[in-house]
Amino acid sequence: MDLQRPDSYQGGAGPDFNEHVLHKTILVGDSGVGKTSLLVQFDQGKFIPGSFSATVGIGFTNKLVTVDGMRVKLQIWDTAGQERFRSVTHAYYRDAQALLLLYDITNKASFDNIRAWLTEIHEYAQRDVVIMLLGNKADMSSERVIRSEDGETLAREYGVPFLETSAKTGMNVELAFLAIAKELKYRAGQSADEPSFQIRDYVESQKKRSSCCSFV
Ligand SMILES: Nc1nc2c(ncn2[C@@H]2O[C@H](COP(=O)(O)OP(=O)(O)OP(=O)(O)O)[C@@H](O)[C@H]2O)c(=O)[nH]1
Repeated sequence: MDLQRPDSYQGGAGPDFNEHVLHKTILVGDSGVGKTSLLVQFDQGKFIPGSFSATVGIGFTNKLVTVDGMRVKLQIWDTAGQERFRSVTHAYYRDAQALLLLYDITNKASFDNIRAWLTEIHEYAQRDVVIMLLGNKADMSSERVIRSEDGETLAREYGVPFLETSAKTGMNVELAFLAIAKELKYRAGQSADEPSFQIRDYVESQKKRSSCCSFV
């Protein structure tokens, strides 16, 4: 997807969008891990199968989400994973409040590169940026090369929440963005009713809930 004209790539924003505090979130990870697909699934609830068209540069989607009865405005930036765009995307890290870092569970190199991505993030992003690790393409179980436990272990090492997602089926896509929105809302002091919120605990509790009750 060509995202060189960010203004043309807005979705989900109603007329009251400007009344809300803006929270900038960035999607990063190797080329082909599914960043654009994840965003399209979250924004439009669909998956467009077919030939892979790498993102050029960077673009954003505005999305108004409701958490705990309050509206939170996310501006989600989709970056190009290809190395040649790296210097462009670095410039956007600084303003980000949250970062979704993706690998592809069927691609070992994309998982091995997560440490390098985290080094870059620590170099260019704000110190207190919210980071979430996502193992995408969880629907491709027959081609899986990275076990879920490996994702969990890596995430624990860096103290970040972890989810496996599928941009194809929508599995955990909303949960990932809503957890980020909840954390950003909490940090902005908009959750007076919630004295302490821990995004990792929240994600773990939601994972347990969905696995316990998926047969219901
Ligand atoms: N089965 C399956 N395929 C996926 C999933 N997510 C993405 N894909 C496919 O993987 C390919 C790459 O997806 P993109 O969303 O373009 O990847 P990207 O990370 O945005 O790539 P860059 O723009 O180059 O950084 C496409 O063919 C998608 O259809 C998923 O969850 N499941």
